[in-house]
Amino acid sequence: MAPIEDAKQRLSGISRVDLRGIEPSSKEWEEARAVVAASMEALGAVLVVQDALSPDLRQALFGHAMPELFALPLDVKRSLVSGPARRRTRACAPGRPPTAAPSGTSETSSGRTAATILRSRHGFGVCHQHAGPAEESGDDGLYAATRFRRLHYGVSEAGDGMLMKSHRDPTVLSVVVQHEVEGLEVQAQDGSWLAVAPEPDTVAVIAGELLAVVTNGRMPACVHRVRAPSRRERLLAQFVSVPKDSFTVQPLDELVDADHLPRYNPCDFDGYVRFRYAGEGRKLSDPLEAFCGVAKGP
Ligand SMILES: O=C(O)CCC(=O)C(=O)O
Ligand SMILES: [Fe+2]
Repeated sequence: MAPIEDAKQRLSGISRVDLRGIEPSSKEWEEARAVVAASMEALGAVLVVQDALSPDLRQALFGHAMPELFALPLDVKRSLVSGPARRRTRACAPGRPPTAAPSGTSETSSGRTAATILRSRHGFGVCHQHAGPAEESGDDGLYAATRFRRLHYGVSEAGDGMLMKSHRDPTVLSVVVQHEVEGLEVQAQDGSWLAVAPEPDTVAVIAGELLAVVTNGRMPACVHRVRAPSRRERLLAQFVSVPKDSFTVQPLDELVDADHLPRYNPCDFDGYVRFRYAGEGRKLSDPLEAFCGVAKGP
């Protein structure tokens, strides 16, 4: 049995892969790639141990910058937000949204973690240059921009500590950095919920709906929710990958053949976000399928 198929069958939780000190193309890299691909195919999620956020940087971010930012009056926070970032911050917040600070496109080392994971599509024998014109690409060599979001959740009033109900993200990928207080839960294939503990060196990588489009359904969008039963305030940093400049996303040629017919038509991200949050898609349980799914035969 191929290593990925084998790993997929054995997968009952979210896999954890330690990328610290691993050189691309080494034996360890190949092993990590297989684990990432198997976990992403099974759950649309993988946990990555990395050292991009040093203890000092974490303290500066979660201990100083974010508390100061969220303490600003609402009108001041609003005035800091500019055009597209503002629209997207609102549009992307599913369920009951936490307070989101202004977001912006960012080129950071954690953003590069997202790129590393995207490149794990090599696990399918797909080369990253095919994702978009190389001369237009961002730091990650893909036709995607990384947005940096900071979120603050107040104490939940719900008895079960639910902060954000079950959803899929409409984006390509997000890298979630939880600070101290638990919350993120990922749905397993049997419908049970797997809690992702906040650990200093570990980030959760979550597939969004556009990754399902790009991989022609091979990597499903992760179903996740946010629940903090300990009822403490929660801070979170998130690096979100979205198509750059309204780039239209479609299944990669290498993942479409006679055995894997195209499952999605080309999908324009801005149009999809409008459909999903302000249009017909609001009422649907699977808006992606309605927006760009290839109709199954009669
Ligand atoms: O709070 C988290 O851990 C995840 C947030 C989330 O799922 C989202 O913003 O879409
Ligand atoms: Fe989400």
